[in-house]
Amino acid sequence: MLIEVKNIIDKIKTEISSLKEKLSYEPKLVSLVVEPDESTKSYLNSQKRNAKKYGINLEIIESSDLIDDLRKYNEDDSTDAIFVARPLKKGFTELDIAQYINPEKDVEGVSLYNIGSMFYEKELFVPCTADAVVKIIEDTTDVKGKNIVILGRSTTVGKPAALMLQRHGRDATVTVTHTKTKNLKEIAKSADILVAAIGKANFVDRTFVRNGMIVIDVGINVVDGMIVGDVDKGVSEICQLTPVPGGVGSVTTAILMRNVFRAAINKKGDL
Ligand SMILES: NC(=O)C1=CN([C@@H]2O[C@H](COP(=O)(O)OP(=O)(O)OC[C@H]3O[C@@H](n4cnc5c(N)ncnc54)[C@H](OP(=O)(O)O)[C@@H]3O)[C@@H](O)[C@H]2O)C=CC1
Ligand SMILES: Nc1nc(=O)c2c([nH]1)NC[C@@H]1CN(c3ccc(C(=O)N[C@@H](CCC(=O)O)C(=O)O)cc3)C=[N+]21
Repeated sequence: MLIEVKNIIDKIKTEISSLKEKLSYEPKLVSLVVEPDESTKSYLNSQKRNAKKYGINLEIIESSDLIDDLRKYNEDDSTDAIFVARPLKKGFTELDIAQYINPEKDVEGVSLYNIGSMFYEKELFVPCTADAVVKIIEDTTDVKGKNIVILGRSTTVGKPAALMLQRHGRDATVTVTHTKTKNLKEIAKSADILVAAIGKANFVDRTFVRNGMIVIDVGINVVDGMIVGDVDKGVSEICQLTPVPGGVGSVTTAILMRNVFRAAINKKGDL
């Protein structure tokens, strides 16, 4: 069966409407793009559609000098929020972004300040996809004490999701796996909840799961022009599975939009 994310998105929409009432202008989001791959283009499509829907002034900029652009938009008072799309060009690392981006405009929660706050269980801005994964799991089941296996340890998804799920008050037991993990299928099968964030189309099939598991498919892979997840759709015959598209991706974008309003209001000191 497929996990419905509509009520999560409706909750975020309601939050955005109340935030909007505190703003007298369209907040501005600058999305810096370096080396867009298909999944990045899919995200930018989603950002364009949602920015129009929610009333955000979105500027997508091909960045030739990322650090220069970060400095420029950090200081530009008309810019409320900054997003830097991955993948990055050779020579730039995620640590560069973490160090240079203004934490108050860092609506993806990737800055040293926001990541550090999350580490100490104070979630200001957190990576939107990890936030989406947590929200979907919390909406689907009680997290406390559950065994959660995460496939992938990226800074955007795997690592922050693991930290957030084991936070006091959520209290999951989290196993993070990667390319060097041995017996991956056995570990995956031992989970109550499996999060797939590896970037390999249909990689997770029924040999990775047991009846009744909750499977969160973060994957956004473009195969023959179609968006497919990291999890084979056949898994939904025996598990609860988030759809791709229409699952984690759509919640991620809604959260990013909400964070833009939060950043603009923070700037005014109203939050
Ligand atoms: N829906 C959404 O909102 C979002 C979707 N995505 C999608 O999620 C997927 C993952 O993205 P992202 O986290 O940025 O990816 P990265 O490429 O940054 O990380 C992939 C992770 O998966 C691990 N991995 C790769 N292959 C295997 C394997 N065979 N077995 C176990 N682990 C493996 C890697 O391990 P190692 O560290 O050892 O290399 C790495 O940790 C992509 O499809 C991306 O498009 C990303 C962001 C948001
Ligand atoms: N710094 C950074 N953070 C990211 O979170 C990030 C990134 N870089 N680079 C690219 C990947 C990919 N990604 C997607 C998120 C949502 C959709 C999304 O909303 N997809 C819609 C369909 C969108 C469409 O119609 O094309 C859906 O799944 O329903 C897609 C892709 C975020 N990424």
